[in-house]
Amino acid sequence: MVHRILIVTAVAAEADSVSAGLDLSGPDGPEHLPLPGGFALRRHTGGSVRADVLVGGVGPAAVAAATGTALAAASLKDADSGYDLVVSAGIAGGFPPVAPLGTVVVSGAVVAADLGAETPDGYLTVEELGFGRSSHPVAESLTGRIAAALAAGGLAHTVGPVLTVSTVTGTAGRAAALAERHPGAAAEAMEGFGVAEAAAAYGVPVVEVRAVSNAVGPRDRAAWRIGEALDALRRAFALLSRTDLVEPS
Ligand SMILES: O=C(O)c1cccc(C(=O)CC[C@H]2O[C@@H](n3cnc4c(=O)[nH]cnc43)[C@H](O)[C@@H]2O)c1
Repeated sequence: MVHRILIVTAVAAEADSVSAGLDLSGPDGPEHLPLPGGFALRRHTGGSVRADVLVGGVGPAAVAAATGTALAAASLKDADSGYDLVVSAGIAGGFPPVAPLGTVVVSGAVVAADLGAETPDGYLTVEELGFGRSSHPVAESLTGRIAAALAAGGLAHTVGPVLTVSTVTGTAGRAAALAERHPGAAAEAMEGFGVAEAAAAYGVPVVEVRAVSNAVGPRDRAAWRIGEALDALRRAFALLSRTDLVEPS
C-alpha cells in the first residue's frame, strides 16, 4: 500500500531542504503539479511512499489556505489521491534549554499560543472563552516512530509542544510568559496550527517537525543559525523518508 504524505513548509528554502532529504525521486527530480490558487506540489515518489511538498507561505492563515487547497484538490480527484498524514515542517525558535540550536523538535502537540484574549486576570484560551480549540494533540505512536528514526540516525531531537504564534517572540518577558503558559514548550513557529486546522477538517493526522534556527527570547539576529537548521531539516527528512510514518489501519 502506498503511503501518501503532504509536507507543508512556509518558504522555498525549507521545501528545498525537505526535498533534498527525501531520497525518493529518480534522476529527473520531483514532479511539479499545479494547484488552484497559484500553489504547486513537488511530488516525490519511491518505494511505497508518495510525498508531496508544498510551499504554503508564512503564518497560520497563509499556510491554512495552501494546505486546505491541497487537501481539497486531493479529495475532489479520486479515492487514491487523499493523504494519510500531513506534516508541518520548517525552522523554528527553540525554548532554551529544552531545544538547543540545530536540534530537531517533533510536536507532541500543535498549539495556537496566542489564539485567545488578554484580560486583567491573565490570558484566556479560546476554550476558556467558550469557542474553538487551540491545540491539536499528536499520537504518541507517531511521535515515537519519528523520534526513534531521528535517534537511529544520531540526530539530536526533542518531543514537546510546538507553539504557533503570529508574532515572533523577541523579549525575555514574552518567552517566559509562553513557557509558563505552556509547560514543556519546545519550540515556536508560525504555521503549525494553520496546517493542523486544515488537516483536521479533512480528518487527516498531523505532526510538526522543526529544526531550531534561533532561541526563543531577546532578539539577536547575529545568533541565528538558519543554515545549520536547514541542514538539520534535510537530515531529518532523509531519515524519515526511510521510516514508515503512517499508522497501520
Ligand atoms: O526578526 C526577527 O527577530 C525574527 C526572528 C526569528 C524568525 C524570524 C522570521 O521572520 C522567520 C519566520 C519564519 O521562520 C519560522 N521561525 C523561525 N524562528 C522562529 C521563531 O523564533 N519564532 C517564530 N517563528 C520562527 C516561522 O515559522 C516562519 O516561517 C524573524
